[in-house]
Amino acid sequence: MKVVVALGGNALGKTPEEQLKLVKQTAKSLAGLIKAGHQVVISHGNGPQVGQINLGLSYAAEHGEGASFPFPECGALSQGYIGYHLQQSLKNELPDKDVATLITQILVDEKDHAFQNPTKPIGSFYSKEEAEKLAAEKGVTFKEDAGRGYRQVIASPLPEKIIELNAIKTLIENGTIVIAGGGGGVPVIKTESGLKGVPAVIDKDRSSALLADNISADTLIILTAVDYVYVNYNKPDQKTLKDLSVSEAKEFIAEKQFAAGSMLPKVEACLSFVENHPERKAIITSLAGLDDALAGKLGTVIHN
Ligand SMILES: Nc1ncnc2c1ncn2[C@@H]1O[C@H](COP(=O)(O)OP(=O)(O)O)[C@@H](O)[C@H]1O
Ligand SMILES: NC(=O)OP(=O)(O)O
Repeated sequence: MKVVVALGGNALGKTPEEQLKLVKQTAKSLAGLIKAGHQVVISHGNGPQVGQINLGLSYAAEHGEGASFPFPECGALSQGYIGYHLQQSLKNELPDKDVATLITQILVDEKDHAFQNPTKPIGSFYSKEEAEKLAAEKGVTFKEDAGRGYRQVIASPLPEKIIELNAIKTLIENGTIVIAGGGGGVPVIKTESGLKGVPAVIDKDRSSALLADNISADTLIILTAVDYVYVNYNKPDQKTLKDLSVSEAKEFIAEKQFAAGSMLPKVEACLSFVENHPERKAIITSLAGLDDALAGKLGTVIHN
């Protein structure tokens, strides 16, 4: 089996210590997959992390410590930070294997309407009052995020092409465990003078689905902070979705059952991967639930 496993940014905790602990746990499950002979490519989100990096470096710049960093550079920094934890944890589990994190750029369309409609939550969660204060101070937009509080939102254009795809394929073919597409990839556009980073954060679930399709994977696994996808989420009549066909998922999307900016892009990414591909499947579950999901005991399975 060739699998792309995407670790969610919010699911990676709030501090380097917490993130490393969570990554170590997940690395054990990923190592089990690899030891069983499956080819595994890993990607990850960066919402909280890229926001923290950008805010921290902006604060430093405001206090005379260097210059503030644009979002493409913050995205690249997050790929190194999270990639380092994944690379080290997997190497500790699989000392005889080569593990490599690839700084990944992903082409987007500069005319994407996403640049006029910021939807991607980044950074920490704030109260409504805190968000309104920060929005006024910094001139940025905040939106409510899946009932968890308010977060800054940034443009999230659709991923069109993975610039380093051939390098990823070469590493896979050589038996290297690849960490790629981190944070959805650094968003770049084509200009007359070449590639250029743009201030955006691509949704890693959509990038992971593109990567899975590009490398002809048969399974896409999206790991987040919930064991299943639900309808009537967080309501008294919440219902667990264990098995979802494309048509059923589209009906629930039409009913707005999945929060925009959080679960909706996950379900849409899975649909883009499995639709018209009966040989493929996608699973959405929690980081801690990976082993049980692989055993068919947990997680929402999405199929054509
Ligand atoms: N219908 C739903 N079913 C399950 N979770 C949902 C649903 N709608 C919103 N969510 C929220 O979406 C979150 C996953 O989105 P997000 O935090 O952006 O993912 P990531 O782990 O990739 O950062 C879940 O942890 C949950 O809080
Ligand atoms: N870039 C991205 O999708 O990050 P999250 O998984 O944290 O949303």
